[in-house]
Amino acid sequence: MKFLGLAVALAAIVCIVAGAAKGSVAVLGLSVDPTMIGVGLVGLALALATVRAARISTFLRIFSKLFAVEFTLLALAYAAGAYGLWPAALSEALPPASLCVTIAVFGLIVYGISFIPVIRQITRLADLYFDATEDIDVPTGLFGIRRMRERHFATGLIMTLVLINQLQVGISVRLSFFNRDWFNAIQNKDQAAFWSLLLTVFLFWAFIAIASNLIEYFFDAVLKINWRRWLTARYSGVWLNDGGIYRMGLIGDGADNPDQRIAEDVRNFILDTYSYSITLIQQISTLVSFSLILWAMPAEFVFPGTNIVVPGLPFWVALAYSTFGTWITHLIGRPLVRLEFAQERYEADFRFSLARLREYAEQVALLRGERSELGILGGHFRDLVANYYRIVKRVLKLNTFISFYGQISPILPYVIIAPYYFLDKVTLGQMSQVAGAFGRVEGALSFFIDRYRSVARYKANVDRLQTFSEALDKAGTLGKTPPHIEERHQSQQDLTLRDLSLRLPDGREIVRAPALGFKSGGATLVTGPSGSGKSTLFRAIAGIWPYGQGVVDLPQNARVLLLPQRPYVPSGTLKTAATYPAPADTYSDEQVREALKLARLAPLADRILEDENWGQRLSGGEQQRLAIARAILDKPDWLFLDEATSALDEKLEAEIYAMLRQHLPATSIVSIGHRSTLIAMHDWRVEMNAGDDGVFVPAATG
Ligand SMILES: Nc1ncnc2c1ncn2[C@@H]1O[C@H](COP(=O)(O)OP(=O)(O)OP(=O)(O)O)[C@@H](O)[C@H]1O
Repeated sequence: MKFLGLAVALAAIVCIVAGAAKGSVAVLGLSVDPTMIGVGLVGLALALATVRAARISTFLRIFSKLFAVEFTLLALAYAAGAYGLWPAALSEALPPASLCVTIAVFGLIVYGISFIPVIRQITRLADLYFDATEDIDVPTGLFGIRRMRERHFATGLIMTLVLINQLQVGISVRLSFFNRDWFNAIQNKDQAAFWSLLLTVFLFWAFIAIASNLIEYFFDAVLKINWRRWLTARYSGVWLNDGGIYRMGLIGDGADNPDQRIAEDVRNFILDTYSYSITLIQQISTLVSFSLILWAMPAEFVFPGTNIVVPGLPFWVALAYSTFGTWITHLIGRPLVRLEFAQERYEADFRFSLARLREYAEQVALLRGERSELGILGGHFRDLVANYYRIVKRVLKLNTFISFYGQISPILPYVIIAPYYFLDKVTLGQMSQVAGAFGRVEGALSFFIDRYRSVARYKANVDRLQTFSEALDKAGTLGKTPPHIEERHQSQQDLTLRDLSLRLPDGREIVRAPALGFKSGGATLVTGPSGSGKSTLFRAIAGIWPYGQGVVDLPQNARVLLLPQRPYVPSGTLKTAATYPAPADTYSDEQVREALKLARLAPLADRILEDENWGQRLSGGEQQRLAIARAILDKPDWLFLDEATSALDEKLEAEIYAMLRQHLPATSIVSIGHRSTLIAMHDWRVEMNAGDDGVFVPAATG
């Protein structure tokens, strides 16, 4: 950035020197060009901002760099024009001072907003992508597939889009001059100029405008979908990494509804960030460029009824008119920010109650709770509708104003300029150009009004993603930094716990195991009162419980499988469900059929290739036996059964245990269960005993 800052400073100094030498206004004995010196001074400010921009966010720095390069080139070209070095053939393309100033002001704005807390919050999220170091393959058409860093690809797209947007503003400025000349030709009844302007200037620029629109649409779509792909992959990757999905559930607050955050919030964040950055720049460019056109109108406007000349009268009128419009819009529209925010919440409540209902469909149907649920849903929807009407009422007021404002806008410039036109001080072309510029200014303003309304939604979205990002980071480190529960693989047969202390998320200790061993080659039954921490102990052994400290010594290369009370049944074929998490093709159909038969699910053995909602179709007991079939296929070294046969009758449970011990002779089994009949099926017992301090201590018993 230092080098860029230096380049900007040099270009600015060239302008100042040229302005001091080449002007026509006498100041302190020198004939200077104040506009040129002005460009130079703004450039110096930009140079400073560019150097300092090394410390701002990556996302904003892209814009900073672009504006610095643009200013340098434009200012040098502008100065070359002053020195007569600009080729006469390209005189039309000589950048005006207004363009240099606009670009410099953008650079300053980018630097300035980088200090605003909410912008920092947004750019922290955006930077995730614009700092991405992965490589991707980019199809480049003629040049084949190119491998490049994701962040370079993203930066390139952003820069291209900003350039296209600027080009589009440039085209509309150019067309506004065409408009002026064309109307002048009409006024002068100059037929040749009329046709020549239409067929050369208009056709050329209109074609470029159309092409740029199409290219913009394509790049815009590519940027948004790639950004979304990357952010979705990152969030779901961290979420589904090494127990993260479980730890996220333990964190609470910022981690709720990951589905909504990964699917909706990511998409909306990208769409809104795009429109609050690139589209906003385009609209501000339009506003500034056309305001400057109004300012530079080469006509002497005198204050009505006097001889006092008002420089840039149309500009002042547009400024006053726009300020008035924005201020009134702000006054009327302010409550909309709160209302839109509330609407988001009502929508989320409604969606959440629907999703919950789907989850508990069976329980609700069994309890005949449909009417009550309808009442609850209706209540949520009534809130949503009531707030919606409040928004409608407010928008009606706002629209009333905007409509009047919008109707007056096209007429006002004519009303202002007409007296001067009748006095022959301006041409018809100039009047038409002023009117066009007014329209542009007004169009940009309505964009701001629109953005203003959705700013609350955007902010809520950014907050949600930020808390989600933080929760993901927290879940990533939870239980990974000392003091923590450490898993070690030792050259021993038994599974032992050393100095293990398990805690709840609030820090309360619930289980303490100074030294406990689970013997290999047989079956151990863990018993104890409900809530004594048996499942938590299993989670710690499986390596997903993050609260506490101590060591779990696992035999070398031991494979551990833990079956909970409620098994997870993924969607897809029954074979997929039986082999989960291994891919279905890990085992042959015959192996899966055999495992199902052993797990006492013979009637399902012929349906393994059927695709059904098996999680809903199978009874609780069948689902538990499906999980047992998984164990038969997987043949783990250690099998932990956390009430994994609780839904079976005692006879079937005994058959399953006998089958497991017969077919998995090398597997050591550890079970949690409450039934006394289980004792006979195990070799050893571990009992959870409550200590004096209420902490449970597992200990081997007879
Ligand atoms: N994520 C959690 N947040 C807070 N408390 C938890 C959490 N998970 C478990 N607990 C608490 O830890 C204690 C032990 O729970 P755990 O499920 O390990 O007991 P258990 O002995 O397996 O019980 P049961 O025999 O009823 O299945 C309970 O009081 C439970 O409420």
